[in-house]
Amino acid sequence: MTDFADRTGTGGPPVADAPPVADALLDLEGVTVRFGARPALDAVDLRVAAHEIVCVLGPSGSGKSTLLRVVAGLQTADAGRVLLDGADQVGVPVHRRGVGLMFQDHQLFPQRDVAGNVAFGLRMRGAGRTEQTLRVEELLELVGLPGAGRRAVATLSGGEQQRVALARALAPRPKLLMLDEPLGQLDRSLRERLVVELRQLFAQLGTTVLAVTHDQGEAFALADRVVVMCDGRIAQAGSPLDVWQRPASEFVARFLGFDNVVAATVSGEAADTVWGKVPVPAGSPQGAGRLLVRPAGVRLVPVADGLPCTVFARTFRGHHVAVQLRPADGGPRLEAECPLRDAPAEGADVGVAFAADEVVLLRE
Ligand SMILES: Nc1ncnc2c1ncn2[C@@H]1O[C@H](COP(=O)(O)OP(=O)(O)OP(=O)(O)O)[C@@H](O)[C@H]1O
Repeated sequence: MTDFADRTGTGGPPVADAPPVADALLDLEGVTVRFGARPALDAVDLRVAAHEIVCVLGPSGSGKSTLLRVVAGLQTADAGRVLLDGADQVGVPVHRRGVGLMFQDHQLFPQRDVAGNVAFGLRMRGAGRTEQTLRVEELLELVGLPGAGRRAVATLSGGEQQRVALARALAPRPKLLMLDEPLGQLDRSLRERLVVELRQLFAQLGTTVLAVTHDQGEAFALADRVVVMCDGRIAQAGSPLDVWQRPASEFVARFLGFDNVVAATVSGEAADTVWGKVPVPAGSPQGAGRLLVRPAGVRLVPVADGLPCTVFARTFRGHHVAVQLRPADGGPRLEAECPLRDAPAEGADVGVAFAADEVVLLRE
């Protein structure tokens, strides 16, 4: 019997690997970083095009920060190469790489005012006073803090400090801006607002961005391309839509919060599973493997017409209800996405039918 793993790219639903990036501004070739025996980065290849916004996602310890650090020159690679604008960065110190860095705790200088903070990189580069003053004004305008130059950092709100940190990172016109959990400490509504502003700002400036976040919502809202990391390797890279619609592996699916995953044997346009027959998209790879049904594809029907299940929990998610289902005959639990007014009560017995267009065959 053939595994899905052997058949990806042979006519089944496309697996969302990123297309090759032309004109890379940043190019990582087989970059490995080891701390002791275990690699924090394991032969990572990644290209970022000029003006592209790439967000790196992944669980804690998957290597996201190490990736940024190795590009910035704060960490030496044990193997592989980092190229910026085609130039190998081996031996190039941090301040000569032309990259801007903004970290989670923004690390503003508390003894300097806002202007003093924003001008920091310019001073280091030896810019004259007039240039500094003009650039600081321009940047504060850009990040929505016009005229705030003389304010003390301690008097700023978290969101305002974030904007100052951003202005400081952008001031020397870095060819690559790197953000590590840029909005990490802010509350959700402010983050949602700022992420939209950031995307607009980067588009306006044509900034190339490599950002790290553990927040999927943030990554999907900000990025042109997302990169999901697992144990120092890239598990999947692609457009937010591609990754969301077609997680390539069980790891990525579960990381994105999709838990309707089951062992399956595909034959024609249906798969045998412990949930019974599940329809699969035309052209799916045949044989044994793992299968995901996204919650939108778990349809509730009369008990007699589908897989008998009991509702054991419901979670309100704004525009829909996530209904947790326990199949009567065993097998993994299922989550269904239901419109608010159609959601069955806890304890209700329902039937489940599956929609082929929400079924994804996973690489193992
Ligand atoms: N200086 C170091 N010395 C030893 N091990 C390290 C060092 N820095 C990172 N590591 C290890 O390398 C691995 C990757 O760490 P890294 O900080 O890159 O992960 P991360 O994905 O950014 O995690 P988080 O989301 O928690 O910040 C982890 O196992 C971590 O413990």
